[in-house]
Formats: sequence, structure tokens, C-alpha cells
Amino acid sequence: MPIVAHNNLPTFDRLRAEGQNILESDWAIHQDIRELHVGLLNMMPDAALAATERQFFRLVGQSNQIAQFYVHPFSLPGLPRGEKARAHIERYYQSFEAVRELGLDALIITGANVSGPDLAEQPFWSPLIEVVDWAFEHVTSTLCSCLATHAVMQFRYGQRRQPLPDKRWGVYTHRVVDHSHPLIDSTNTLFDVPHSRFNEVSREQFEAVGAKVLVESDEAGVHLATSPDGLRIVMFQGHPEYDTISLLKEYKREVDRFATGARESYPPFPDNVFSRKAAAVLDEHRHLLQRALDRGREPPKFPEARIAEDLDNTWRDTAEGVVGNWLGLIYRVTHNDRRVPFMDWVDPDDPLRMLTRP
Ligand SMILES: CC(C)(COP(=O)(O)OP(=O)(O)OC[C@H]1O[C@@H](n2cnc3c(N)ncnc32)[C@H](O)[C@@H]1OP(=O)(O)O)[C@@H](O)C(=O)NCCC(=O)NCCSC(=O)CCC(=O)O
Ligand SMILES: N[C@@H](CCO)C(=O)O
Repeated sequence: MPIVAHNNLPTFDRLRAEGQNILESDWAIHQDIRELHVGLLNMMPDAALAATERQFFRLVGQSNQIAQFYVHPFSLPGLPRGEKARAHIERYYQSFEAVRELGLDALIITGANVSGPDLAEQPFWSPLIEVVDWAFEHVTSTLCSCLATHAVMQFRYGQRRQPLPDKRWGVYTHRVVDHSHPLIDSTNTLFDVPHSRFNEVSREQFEAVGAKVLVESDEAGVHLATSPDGLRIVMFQGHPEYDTISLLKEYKREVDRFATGARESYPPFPDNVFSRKAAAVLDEHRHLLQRALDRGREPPKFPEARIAEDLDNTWRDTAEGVVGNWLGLIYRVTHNDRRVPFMDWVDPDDPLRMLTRP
């Protein structure tokens, strides 16, 4: 939440000049204080469905301890679902139609697991476009994660993601590229973000369509970019919402796939995740697993608990900071009627310029 400039202390001028979020006192008095409504379009596969819910609820909830947030999860027809996940969605999720009817201030779209190279062939393609197109006109800002970013870059901006030679998988150091943007002007300038993807949209592709690249990694590429207007679509390629154990879970899944013959090669370690001690335990497991397979014996149990207790999380506080900035910016420009994306004097094509009242 912004600080109110309730007198003429020179510090306010200095902070304003830095681009800090300062609320003028006459605006503060008239601000329409209310709760914020955040949609969560959860496209993650069944095994990660509830974990992903928790991750984004946590990020939104912990980003600000004062404002009230209502998070509205919904999903899309066309995503393959087992019985349990389908029942969970039917019981606890809203339909897109119901969400659209009541309106949202913000929308988060998760990543998804897809098979096949062409996103446009996926069964969720048309429903996803419908949601994003509606949101672009009616929701103040949409935050896209990973595959959702790739989909938006393809259908809104005509830039197709490219397959990577090897899966980009691990935790990587990133730098803030544009310090002046209010989404990241108060974060650390150097911070970590997990990535887990086979595909990539490059910096050149973002820049070719006028998107603003805000956070990038030498090793992992672009993490954070926005639509050319600076706010209406916020695109993550990484997974700052991931739990400390998420990449370990994915590694364990790959080891299990090797054990059952579903993958040929033993999986590499995700980058920068395991300590030397953890790597030694996992190498030992690989050795025992290979020996069991060679002798036709039951594979040993994956040493998950031993590894989990040794993992560090080096990305969460920055993730919360960015999400807090995002929700704060949305609050400043959103209309009191939650079905209307912007207050009357905000220019949808340049909403950040209107942070100071005309
Ligand atoms: C790795 C697995 C399979 C792990 O699930 P499992 O059911 O096997 O887990 P498990 O070991 O049996 O443990 C079950 C417990 O762990 C929790 N759990 C499950 N997955 C978790 C996760 N990722 N992070 C944190 N907790 C997790 C469950 O809620 C459950 O908790 P309780 O017992 O407490 O209930 C899953 O998380 C998964 O499918 N993740 C992959 C997600 C994915 O596809 N990402 C793609 C996005 S990337 C993208 O968008 C693609 C871009 C591109 O293609 O380039
Ligand atoms: N954007 C509104 C808050 C949401 O109703 C205001 O600043 O008054």
C-alpha cells in the first residue's frame, strides 16, 4: 500500500522523484477503499493442482497483510483431468462464466503441462484465448506464468516460443533490467527465480512486439516482462511461486520415470538446487537404483525427506515483493466497480502514467 504525503516533508519529493508509490493526501481522503478480487485460472496438471493453488494463494496473501484479498479459482474445459481433480474443481471452483459476471481486479493464469510442440493444437487453446481476451478488456491486469506467457506471446503478439536444446531447470540468478518500473523498483536488484521449461520466448521476441523486459538472467533468459502499456499483461517465464520442494518433486518424478522405463536417460540434477551433501545422497540413490534394476529387484525408496530438509529457498521474499507491487498498482488504478478495469481518468494504454492524478 502507498504512503500518504500528508504534509510537505522534503522526503516525499525525493521519494516521488525516485518513482516511489506516494499517495497525495487529497486523493487518499477520497480513495474508494475496498477489497480486491483476484482470479486464479489453474491449468496445472492434477498432481500439482492443489499445490499450485496453495502457492498462488500464499503469494497473494503474504504480499500484503493489510488489504483484503478474495481469490477466485477456476479452470478450463479441455484440460485432461482424473476423477479426484474433476470433483475438486466441481466442488470448489467457480465457472469462468460466474467469474466474468461478477468481474475481477486481477487475474493470475498458471502454467500447464502440454504434450506436443504446437500450443494451438492444445484442447484448452480456444477457451484460454477467450479468457485472456476478456481479461484484457475487463480486468486491470493479468499475470501469466510460464506456459500462459508463451500462449499469450503466440496468440496476442504472434511470437512463437522456441524449443530449448535442454530443459531449463533449476534456480537461477536474475538482474533487474529496468529499475524505473514500479513493479520492481523496490526489489533487490539481484535475486533468484526457479525455472522449469522446455521452451523459451527470447528477449528479442519480447522487444520485437514492444513488451518491456524488466528482469532477466544470463543463464535462464527473460523472467519478467510486461505488455507495451506496462501493466495490463505481466508475463513470468519462471516460477517464483514454486515451493522450496517443487523442483525436488519434479526431480523425483523424473527418477521414478527412469525406474519404470518411461524415460531412457537418468535425469540430470536441476541447476543450483542441491547442496554437495544432497547431491552425494542422490548419487548414492542412483547407484542403488541402477543395481536394483540390473538385478530385477524392487527399486529403493527415493530419499525425499533427507533431501527436503537440506533445501534452501532464495526466491520467495522477492516473489512476494513483486506480487505486492503488482496488486498495489492495480489497486491504485482499478475502478471501484470491479467489473470496470480502470478509474475514469486512467488511460488504459498508459495506466502507470495516471498514478498521479491529472
Ligand atoms: C512433480 C509432481 C508430479 C509431484 O506430484 P506427486 O503427486 O507425485 O507428489 P508426491 O511426491 O506424491 O507428494 C504429494 C504431496 O506433495 C504435494 N505436491 C505435489 N506437487 C507439488 C509441487 N510441485 N510443489 C509442492 N508440493 C507439491 C501434493 O499436494 C501432496 O501434498 P499433500 O500430501 O500434503 O496433500 C507434480 O508436482 C507435477 O506434476 N508437477 C509438474 C508441474 C508441471 O507440469 N509444471 C509445468 C509448468 S511449466 C510450463 O508451464 C511449461 C512450459 C514449457 O513447456 O516450456
Ligand atoms: N482505485 C480506487 C481504489 C479501488 O476502489 C481508488 O484509488 O480510489
